Amino acid sequence: MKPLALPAAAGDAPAKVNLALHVVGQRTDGYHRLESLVTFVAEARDRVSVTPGGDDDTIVVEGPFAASVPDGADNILLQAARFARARVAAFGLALPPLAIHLDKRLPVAAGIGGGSADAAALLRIISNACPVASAEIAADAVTLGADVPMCLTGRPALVSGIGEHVEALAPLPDLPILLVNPGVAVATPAVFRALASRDNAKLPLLPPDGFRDAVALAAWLGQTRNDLAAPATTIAPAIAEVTDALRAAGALFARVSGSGATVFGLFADRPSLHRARLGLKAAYPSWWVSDPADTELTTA
Ligand SMILES: C[C@@](CO)(OP(=O)(O)O)[C@H](O)COP(=O)(O)OP(=O)(O)OC[C@H]1O[C@@H](n2ccc(N)nc2=O)[C@H](O)[C@@H]1O
Ligand SMILES: Nc1ncnc2c1ncn2[C@@H]1O[C@H](COP(=O)(O)OP(=O)(O)O)[C@@H](O)[C@H]1O
Repeated sequence: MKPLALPAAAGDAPAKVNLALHVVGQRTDGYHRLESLVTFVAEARDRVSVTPGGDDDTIVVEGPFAASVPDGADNILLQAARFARARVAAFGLALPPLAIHLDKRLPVAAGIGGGSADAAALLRIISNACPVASAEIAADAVTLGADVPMCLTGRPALVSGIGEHVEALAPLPDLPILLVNPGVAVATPAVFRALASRDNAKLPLLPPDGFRDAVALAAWLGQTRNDLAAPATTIAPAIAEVTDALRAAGALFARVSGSGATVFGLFADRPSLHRARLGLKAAYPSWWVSDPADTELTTA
């Protein structure tokens, strides 16, 4: 096999937010059919760096949430490297062993797809180096995790199936979104298991001309649900407290993302988001609050 030329590279892994999430059925293998409007918060992110070399894939994890992440074979980044190596090999190319560095800045098991975003960042780097394999990498990415295809697209999207159908949307207006996590890790499978109903109404149609601004989006979100909110809140009651605190701090709209426990607050403008951020940090010092000024990322 011909070695694949992979330059040292780094990429951001932004947080995914399920603005709305309807559970509309269940497959025979137990996975749930979803309809979700998702977006990404660029200022809340991990960073993945890759250098080719060594005898085997390795991973080093640093950053504020490093202690919550497995740094061995259970890390989704090592699984993503193996996954990509097989896809690249199908084209007669050998992906070299990778030294992976993860700057873990997103809370873990938090409903904002941190692991999936990390995997997607690595897959983007490999796809850029091996464009011929990129379509196959994207087509199979759901086997790494249901959130990986949407994170690979990395743009506002309507997601369906179990996460494998991703319809990219025209850019949403600038959305001042604050993410707040109360420091409780929530296991996604437990939340799905605790669902009372698996066959709920579909997402309403999106307005044909998109959303003019955050106010218009908040009005549309008012007609939607996160069907995982109730079971997630039973498991992590702090979700209700965070949601109330964001509303009291002036959010136009606040709702848990995915299976929680991160709650997003949608604000009318950046000044109101900043005021809320400072107020929440002062009132709840143990909560993680996303920081638009958080640009100091370590590099490998
Ligand atoms: C709920 C969502 C919404 O975007 O996000 P998170 O809260 O995890 O961020 C996703 O569907 C999660 O995606 P992800 O965390 O990648 O899921 P996976 O690793 O594939 O699956 C973890 C477990 O969740 C359940 N699961 C996941 C996705 C889905 N459509 N139906 C399911 O029932 C299954 O029990 C599965 O074993
Ligand atoms: N790179 C990674 N980042 C975060 N979690 C990871 C990673 N690799 C493996 N995991 C495991 O994946 C699980 C889900 O984490 P995460 O993707 O942050 O949450 P969620 O599915 O709620 O969006 C965690 O329990 C963690 O042990």
